[in-house]
Amino acid sequence: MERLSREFFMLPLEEKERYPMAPGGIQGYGHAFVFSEDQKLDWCNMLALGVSPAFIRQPMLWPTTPAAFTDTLERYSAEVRALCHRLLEHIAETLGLAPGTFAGMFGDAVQAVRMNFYPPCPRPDLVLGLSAHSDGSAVTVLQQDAGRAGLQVLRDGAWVPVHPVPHALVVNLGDSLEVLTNGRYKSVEHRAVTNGEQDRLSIVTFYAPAYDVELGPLPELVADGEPCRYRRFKHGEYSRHYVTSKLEGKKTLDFAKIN
Ligand SMILES: O=C(O)CCC(=O)C(=O)O
Ligand SMILES: [Fe+2]
Repeated sequence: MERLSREFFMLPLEEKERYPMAPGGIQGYGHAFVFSEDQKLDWCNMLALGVSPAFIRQPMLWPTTPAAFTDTLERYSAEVRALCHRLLEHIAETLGLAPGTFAGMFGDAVQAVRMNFYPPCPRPDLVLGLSAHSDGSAVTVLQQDAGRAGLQVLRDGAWVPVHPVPHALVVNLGDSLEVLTNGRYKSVEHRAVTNGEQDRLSIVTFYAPAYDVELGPLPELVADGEPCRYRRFKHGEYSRHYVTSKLEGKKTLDFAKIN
């Protein structure tokens, strides 16, 4: 998948623009989270694709070159989906819940993939690869080039690099899981920095409940006397809010917070 994604990004621009991300759109090749003419853009080209359920797919945006791209993405996504299931089972267990709790409530879960390609940047001090944000997903599975650092997570107020480990995946928790667990698990704030010499590729799968699933803290996870920290809303509402907001740390989660 990594090789084919790189091959895609190496295609001439005209070729990649056959799969354009529409202004305000979230799928296709281009720049997501662009809301104004004078906004400073992140130093990143993206190919974002809805994978499942079938109705979120936009087959016209799935590249036909390289030829093996679609089949490989299909197989890759099936494996990552199985991994997300397993992760959520284990996460449920850590919370004292039955392993199938999340699978049961997520319905026909939403799975989307984003390939981020960061070209070498002449002034890494001036621009970010991807601005600080948390993912809206429940869990995110991220694959990055061996030897090419760029991802950083915010821990205790400081940015900590996540060094790529060969053949290892990074798992990030997203906002949906923070809401469902009433904040016992926190979504991680992260960003990508640019690099003066090397380009970098990341392949990121977002796994989240179906859009019509109502999110809110699971009653089992709100202890007696503990405040309910997030309100109830449909995941689709949050998703719309998320994709129409600037990437600005964990600000999008204010949508859900009860103050
Ligand atoms: O490139 C990275 O490591 C970060 C990507 C990311 O956070 C995202 O696509 O949501
Ligand atoms: Fe992210």
